[in-house]
Amino acid sequence: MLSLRAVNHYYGNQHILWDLNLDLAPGKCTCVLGLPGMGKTTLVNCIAGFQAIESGTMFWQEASGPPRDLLTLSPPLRAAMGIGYVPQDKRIFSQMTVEENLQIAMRASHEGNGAVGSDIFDLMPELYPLRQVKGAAMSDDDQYQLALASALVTRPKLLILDEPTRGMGLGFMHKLGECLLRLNRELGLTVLLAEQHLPFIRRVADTFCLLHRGRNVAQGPVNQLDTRLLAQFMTPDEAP
Ligand SMILES: Nc1ncnc2c1ncn2[C@@H]1O[C@H](COP(=O)(O)OP(=O)(O)OP(=O)(O)O)[C@@H](O)[C@H]1O
Repeated sequence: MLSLRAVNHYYGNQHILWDLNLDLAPGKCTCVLGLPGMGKTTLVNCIAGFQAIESGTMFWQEASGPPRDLLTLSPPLRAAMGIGYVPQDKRIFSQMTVEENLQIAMRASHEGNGAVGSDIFDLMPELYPLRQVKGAAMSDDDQYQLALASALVTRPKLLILDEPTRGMGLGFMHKLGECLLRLNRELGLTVLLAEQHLPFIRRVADTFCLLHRGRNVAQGPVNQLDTRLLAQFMTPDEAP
């Protein structure tokens, strides 16, 4: 569905992503993991189009069509093509209600007639009683659910989540895990997760891509994330 080859990214003269290759298979959940500062957010921002890459290629391909060069598309065009993104800072309209937020997301993506489908509330029932509540008045957990719902009402083909569990409690992680498993395994949505919470990764991801100082140092099925790799690259004091 998405193929990155030899992607390099710089902030000024600081080389952040180094010759990065990544393949996302349709219907699978892939986790980009790594310690803080290793380049996870930069990578997902490059895919969503919010950061430009210095060199490399990014191609999008659906079963029914020819490959499309993502680098020629702006962030709104990438979103319209099917890339849904929930960044770390959530980006909801805090002075608008849940329903207004969802309607704006749908209109921006030209999806439907502005009526929020019941499937969103079926997936996230806790949002239903909050339909008339403003974003600012909601808990962090509910704000995240709203940001996720705003991405889902656009009917993405690829859903990208940047560190959804950061600062969240176990109850939230459990709920989000259930929701992602349903989206991915029951509804076939392709998911790209930038994350570092290992129990969450093991629960929801099929494959991993381990970043260390902007390089992809290991990848494979999530059950190959073994103690050697974790000791080498996920232990702050021991990472080389
Ligand atoms: N806007 C920026 N300008 C300059 N350097 C940046 C900028 N954003 C990130 N960096 C640097 O790029 C590197 C990768 O950061 P990035 O946020 O992509 O890592 P991360 O793995 O997502 O970390 P975290 O888990 O803390 O979010 C870090 O060294 C960071 O300091």
